[in-house]
Amino acid sequence: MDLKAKVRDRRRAKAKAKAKAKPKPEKRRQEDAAGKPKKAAKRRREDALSKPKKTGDDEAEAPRAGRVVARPAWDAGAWAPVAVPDEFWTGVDDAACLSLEELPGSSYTALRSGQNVEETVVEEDEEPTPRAAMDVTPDVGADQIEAIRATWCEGPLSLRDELLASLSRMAFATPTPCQAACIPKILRGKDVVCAAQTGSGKTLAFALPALHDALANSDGVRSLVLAPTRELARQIAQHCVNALPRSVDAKRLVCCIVGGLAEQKQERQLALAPSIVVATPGRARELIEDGKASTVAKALEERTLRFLILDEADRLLAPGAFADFTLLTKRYLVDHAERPRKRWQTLVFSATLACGSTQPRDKKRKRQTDADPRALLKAVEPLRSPTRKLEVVDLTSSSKKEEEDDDEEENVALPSTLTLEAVRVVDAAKLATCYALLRGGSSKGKTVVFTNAISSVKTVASALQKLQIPRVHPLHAALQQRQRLKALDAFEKNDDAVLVATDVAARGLDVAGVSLVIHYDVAPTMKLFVHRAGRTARAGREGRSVSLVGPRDAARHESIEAALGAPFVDRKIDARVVAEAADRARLAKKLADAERHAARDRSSRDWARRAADAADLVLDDDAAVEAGGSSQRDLDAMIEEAGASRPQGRMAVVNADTLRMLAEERARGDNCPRPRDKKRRKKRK
Ligand SMILES: Nc1ncnc2c1ncn2[C@@H]1O[C@H](COP(=O)(O)OP(=O)(O)OP(=O)(O)O)[C@@H](O)[C@H]1O
Repeated sequence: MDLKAKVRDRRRAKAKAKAKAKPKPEKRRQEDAAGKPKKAAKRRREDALSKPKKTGDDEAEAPRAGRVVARPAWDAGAWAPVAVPDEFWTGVDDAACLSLEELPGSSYTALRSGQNVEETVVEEDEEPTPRAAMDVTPDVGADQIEAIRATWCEGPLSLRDELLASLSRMAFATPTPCQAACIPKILRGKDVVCAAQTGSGKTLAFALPALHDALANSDGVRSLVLAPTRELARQIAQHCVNALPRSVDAKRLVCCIVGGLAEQKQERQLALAPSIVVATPGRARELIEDGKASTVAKALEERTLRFLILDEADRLLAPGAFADFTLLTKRYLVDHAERPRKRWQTLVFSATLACGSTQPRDKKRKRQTDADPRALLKAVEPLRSPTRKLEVVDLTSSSKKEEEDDDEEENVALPSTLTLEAVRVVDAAKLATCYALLRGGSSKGKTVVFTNAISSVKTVASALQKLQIPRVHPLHAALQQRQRLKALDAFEKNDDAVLVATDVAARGLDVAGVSLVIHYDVAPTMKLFVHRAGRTARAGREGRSVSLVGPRDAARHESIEAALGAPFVDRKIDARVVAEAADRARLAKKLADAERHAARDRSSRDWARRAADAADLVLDDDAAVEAGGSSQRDLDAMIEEAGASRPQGRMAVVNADTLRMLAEERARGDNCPRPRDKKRRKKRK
């Protein structure tokens, strides 16, 4: 029997055991009371296997093996399986009990209330084995290790040989200034707040000490790294893995937990207490609070964590930006009476972090604003141990100027190899100018085009594709995680690829070979401009940033220019090239807009159908047209009717709004009276 078959058998046995042991979900218990649980389960299973159902995924019109549609949020616990291969049902006596994660290599669509349809990829995975203490032989010769030690290490404070060997293998002969400044301080046990320009190697500045610690200790989670985006978290984990010796099983040491990917694999990895956990705040909080990341919770609660690391810290710490981060902080990262004092080192990194004093610069200004950089330093304080010394490493170019210039809001850093250019355009000519820049061929390599809105990403990417620019990939937060990863992969693999993105790609993304950044829309803030532009000119390489400044962007552009104190070179694009492209660009944009609107209408209709299907209702298209503007009273009546008649069978509803309301109503729970009911009850009293 091959390994796959063995794994499948084991999973089936597990599923069987789980199905027997699992407490019955709410719905099943109700059916039990009615005395016909088996019948209901059988019917569900038969329905699932015989009826073709839509999955919510455009490419999957017909039911496919391994695809499962979830019940809407109000039908808690009842996952409705669709066309799952027969073999998975063997020995499982109730379809509703089969956990989705029992289907490796498949994907499912979770239908949430509202229009949020999120796809989660369940990855194929081997059974992990527990982590043992590391005994690793460096993979390069002793003389190479000594050469690296001489440039990377200060006196007796040395990174482990295995890591020095990896640095030699990666040809990182000398540390970057940021690494040279931070690593010895971290090895000495200091807290570090570091501001250094984009592409200056901040990731390894914190990752190497964390790996140094991980290779020496095998007792639980030692480092928790938090990053604001999923892509960045994955990249940090990848940088850690790259810096490990090849002989080490990196999966046992480094674990990445981010949303949009299957929880089960992440849970299994976390159960092994990997040394370094890289996470986005949302998934970290979710798993910790659900008790699925007990190893992380333990390290936080018992204060055995060695490093708490915040990358792109100004984003994480910005007030109100990450509710999950704030909740994590309140619950686990600050001291409470019943919890011992924290012992970890707090490491805080960003390219746009101000490191001045925490006193208000302007005495007249009483309240510190969100933009005030010293508020961020203050925000770090509760995360630190009061007894540990804080070292501030500020390598930003404007830090020296700061004392002279009181109006300067933040410290920023631009690589010296970055050329800043601006092209003045009218809004109608932006696409043609962008096209001319991409076609101009003056810069070989990859290009990132930044816009300020998801809708613009969709339009610009689609229009550029229609204009025959090869390998254009859109990236924004409304894409499913699988599509986001696919877009990034394709962008990384092709030397001349174009990524059209929102700010989801602005921070931290390190893709080799990006030679041009086009600001299709001027960034809303100077900080964001710095992060966007920083996707090029990384690690000492040359790069260009070109801002397309329309009349509406002019004021913002000028304030960015003033804040940076770095004059942009005014660039002229050959008017003939733009004029030639203008007509085609206009047409391409019109087409792209029309397609986008059509897709939106289609998806709204599809959503209504899926929701109706999942709720066991029939969507009446004709009625939907007629009842476009149903009154609140009509809708309420329909919801009441739907609630009452749902168990008996199917009914007609009029439009997507009704369904949406119905979804909200159900999500609030059957026992929760609606405001109207409350009023009535009050009147009766
Ligand atoms: N010592 C080194 N020598 C040469 N290259 C290095 C060195 N350290 C890191 N790099 C490379 O530099 C690139 C940028 O590093 P990294 O992504 O850590 O930058 P960063 O400062 O975090 O940037 P950002 O602020 O945009 O997040 C990476 O490709 C990394 O492999």
